[in-house]
Amino acid sequence: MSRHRRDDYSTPKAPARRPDTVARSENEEQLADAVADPQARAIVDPAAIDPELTDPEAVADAVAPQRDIHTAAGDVLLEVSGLTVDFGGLAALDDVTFDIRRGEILGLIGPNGAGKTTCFNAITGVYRPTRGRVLFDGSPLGKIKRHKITRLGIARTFQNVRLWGEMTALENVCVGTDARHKTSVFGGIVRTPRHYREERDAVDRGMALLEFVGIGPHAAEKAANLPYGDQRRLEIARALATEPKLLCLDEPAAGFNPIEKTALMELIQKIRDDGYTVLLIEHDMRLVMGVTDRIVVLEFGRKIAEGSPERVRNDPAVIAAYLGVPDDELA
Ligand SMILES: Nc1ncnc2c1ncn2[C@@H]1O[C@H](COP(=O)(O)OP(=O)(O)OP(=O)(O)O)[C@@H](O)[C@H]1O
Repeated sequence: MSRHRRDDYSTPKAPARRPDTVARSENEEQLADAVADPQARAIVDPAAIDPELTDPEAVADAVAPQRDIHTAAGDVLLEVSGLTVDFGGLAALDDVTFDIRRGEILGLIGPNGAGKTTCFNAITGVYRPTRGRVLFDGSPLGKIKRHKITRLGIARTFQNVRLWGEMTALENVCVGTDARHKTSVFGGIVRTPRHYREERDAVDRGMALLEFVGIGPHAAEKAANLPYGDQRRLEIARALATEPKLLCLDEPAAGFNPIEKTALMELIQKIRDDGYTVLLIEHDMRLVMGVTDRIVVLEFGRKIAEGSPERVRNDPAVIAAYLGVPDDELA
């Protein structure tokens, strides 16, 4: 079975047709009014902003038009080798080696304190590794600053939701698109045509992304007023707005009920099916086993197993590491 909905990776798709200029400016006015109204509640109709947003294919195209989807799935995208992170005398991560291939969902699991978040932080530039190397798309990440890592194509969400609560959902996502803007600081100050164009495109893409993650009708609501599950979806939309080649999700199902978890599994699969590569830290074993292609298991900072969900589930070292963990979490 193909991992990707599209099988024509060598042929770029034609850009989605735009509505005419008059309709577009009316739509933009409607959106501006909606976004400016702090009392607004679910009043944005995505189809009114852009009729193409009713078409899932068009939404998928609009979500990341710059994304490089022409490389065959299966090549190594991220290579972690001998990664070690010491905190004083403690090796939070000890000589860990694994890779992530394009188009796959890789799970990173392990008991509390195993080093999962430290690994994320070392990959995304929050921590400098003590030893070892991270190669992303052929480039070493060792001394690269965080915002440059985002520009290279790695985006992440956090264990605890981090949104701008006073900003609307759409504004939160538009901030994510800034990572891809080319306008200089000068261009932003004097508001060059390119600056206006990028702002307009950011709104279009922001709306498409909110639709993509399933919260389009809440575009004009303040992030802080969204239900928790929608806030988590919004975080994912904001990360996708940076057009990442690799999306790192840190415990995205934390605090979710079973129905929300199932919906999240579907969203993660949809993200992968659209051509993204996903690194997933998650404690919920049903979710991890149900959604990942491969799993890397850490314990006390070391890698103790790696393989398909089936293989990892039956690995004696993994079973031993999880001894004492309730059976339903390992189901
Ligand atoms: N900034 C830090 N300073 C000192 N020790 C740290 C720091 N960050 C993590 N640690 C320690 O490193 C070890 C690994 O922590 P980490 O948060 O990476 O584990 P984890 O697998 O993500 O755990 P959890 O599932 O509980 O989130 C733990 O012993 C933790 O206390």
